[in-house]
Amino acid sequence: MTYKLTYFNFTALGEPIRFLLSYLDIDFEDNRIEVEQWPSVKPTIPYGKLPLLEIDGKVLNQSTAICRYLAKKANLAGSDDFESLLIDIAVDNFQDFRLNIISYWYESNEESKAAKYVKLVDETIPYYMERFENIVVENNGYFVNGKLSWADLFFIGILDYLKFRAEIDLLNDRPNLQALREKVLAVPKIKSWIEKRPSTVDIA
Ligand SMILES: N[C@@H](CCC(=O)N[C@@H](CS)C(=O)NCC(=O)O)C(=O)O
Repeated sequence: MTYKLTYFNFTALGEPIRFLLSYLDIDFEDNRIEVEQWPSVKPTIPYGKLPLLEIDGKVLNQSTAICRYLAKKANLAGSDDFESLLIDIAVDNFQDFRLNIISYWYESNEESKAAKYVKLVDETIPYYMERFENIVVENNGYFVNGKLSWADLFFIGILDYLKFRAEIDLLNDRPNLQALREKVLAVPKIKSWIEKRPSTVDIA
């Protein structure tokens, strides 16, 4: 089977997919679109947004659904329906958190952007990060049921980009999330991906 991932030259929503493909030891084409190319590419793709994964030429969008599909192949999607539900909930919470940060970043009115940043740093980030830290404490060092799942790979995959956009260290004073990050980055297939992935502005 052939796998082609198309995303921007960032980690962000592309990285959880790259982590999962690497974890599965799947050889994939890592197609990176530069910002200048984007206006001409956007009208050619199904819903005008990236990432896209092409499997044997079949064009697939929506990063969460793609990750869930790959996670099932990797046995990282929960051992029963309830565990899968807990993983899905964790990932949707990460997506809500991401959207808060993105909403600040894409605000075009400078005054509103400054106000959004204050709220983001003083309220939203502590609100979410405290909860994420506590969930990892309650679940013995992982997001769900004390074992590695795609929720862990998803969170650590998007973390650098969120930190880059929020311009603060999200893991400061979050020792359990820091430990989770170390564990995920030490997974051999993830480690070798990190060693060979291209350097981009969000991880430089
Ligand atoms: N729900 C979609 C969201 C995709 C999304 O928002 N992609 C952004 C980049 S992270 C994008 O393509 N933005 C460019 C645009 O909308 O023109 C997913 O999870 O894949």
